Amino acid sequence: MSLQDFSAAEEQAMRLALSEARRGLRGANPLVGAAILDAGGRVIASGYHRGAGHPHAEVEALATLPAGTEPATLSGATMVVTLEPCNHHGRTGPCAAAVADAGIGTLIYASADQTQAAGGADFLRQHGVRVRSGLLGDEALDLNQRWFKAKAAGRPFTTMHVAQTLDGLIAAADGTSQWITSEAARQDSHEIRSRVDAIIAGTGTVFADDPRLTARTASGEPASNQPLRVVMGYRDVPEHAAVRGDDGRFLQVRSHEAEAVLKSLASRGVAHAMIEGGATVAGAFLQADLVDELVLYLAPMLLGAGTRSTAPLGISTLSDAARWRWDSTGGGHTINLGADLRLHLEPEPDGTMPAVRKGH
Ligand SMILES: NC(=O)C1=CN([C@@H]2O[C@H](COP(=O)(O)OP(=O)(O)OC[C@H]3O[C@@H](n4cnc5c(N)ncnc54)[C@H](OP(=O)(O)O)[C@@H]3O)[C@@H](O)[C@H]2O)C=CC1
Ligand SMILES: Nc1c(N[C@@H]2O[C@H](COP(=O)(O)O)[C@@H](O)[C@H]2O)[nH]c(=O)[nH]c1=O
Repeated sequence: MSLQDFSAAEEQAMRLALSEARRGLRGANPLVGAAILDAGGRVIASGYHRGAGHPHAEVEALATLPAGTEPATLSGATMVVTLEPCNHHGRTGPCAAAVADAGIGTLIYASADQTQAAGGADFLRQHGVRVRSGLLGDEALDLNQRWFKAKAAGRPFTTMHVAQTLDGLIAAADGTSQWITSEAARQDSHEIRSRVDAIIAGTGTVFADDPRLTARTASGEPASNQPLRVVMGYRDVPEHAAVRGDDGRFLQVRSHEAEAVLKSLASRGVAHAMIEGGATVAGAFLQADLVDELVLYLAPMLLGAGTRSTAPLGISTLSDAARWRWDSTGGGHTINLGADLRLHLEPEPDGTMPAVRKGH
């Protein structure tokens, strides 16, 4: 379907749904937003998916309907959603059923769900809901381009964390690195740690820093969700290393291949992994184009010499530069955190996005 197949009100509502989606946090789940229009084309509700484990956008939008909305209003209403409603029981129930049960008359989705959660459109049609698709489909695919790519490869979505100086260094010449970034920035890193399923560091970082790699609250207490602590490299992680912990959530992957590490994590059910570093490990993931999201903390500090944030990437000329773009989702592309800036980016699309599957 083309834009002409949709009303101006429907298009406007889908733009609202896309901006709602951008409020969410990237990770195990795609960013999704939804809005509900009454029969007159006025937006009466909207919502977005906050991230894995939270209600889906459709359910959030239904929850914001004005109290006492009549069933007759919903049968004449249209829900627009940026992704085909899911049809499976994941961490939450199927959205297709929630939409049908609510009595929504028409549903328009932007991009098709190509995962195991697909089938929502067919379910809705079977339950008497009119379904159309493709409205702003390219924008919706673009919003989750890296998530779709990770899903298609059967690997976890990855977030790379870097805490660096103005001159791009993550440790001083003598190896000291604690701390480059401020308390506020480090607390933000701990918030990411608490949301991911796994955190990956190299043996070099283990030997240099003896890190714990746990997620901790501002008061230093363990966060309620702890990632699997993954060390990548061949050298034995010492018995007394802090990263081993005593909760059994430690894994060493004896490999230098970023893809092999992610495959091994996927087989353990890891859907979102954070790449902590150091420079060698960061380089391995970047060179293999296996970083979906970059969170870069920039401290107003110069060292001049030390460890660069990434090992060489095999790029020798400017035209081969890896291109990134600012990511304004999840709070924005630039945030002040204490004395530091937090920059949020994602790789430029490589032009191999799947085409939008059109509706029937
Ligand atoms: N500021 C920040 O954000 C951070 C800073 N750091 C700093 O980074 C420094 C450590 O960086 P670095 O020395 O690069 O260590 P890394 O943590 O990247 O580990 C590198 C080691 O891991 C193994 N390894 C894993 N993957 C590969 C690969 N693809 N190619 C080659 N070797 C691989 C090798 O050891 P093996 O022989 O065992 O296989 C290698 O020596 C420390 O000073 C630390 O403080 C670290 C993390 C974050
Ligand atoms: N130096 C540096 C970071 N370094 C990272 O933090 C690890 C220590 O983790 P933990 O032992 O759990 O506190 C260390 O090994 C390295 O991976 N992180 C940051 O947010 N800012 C910083 O300035």
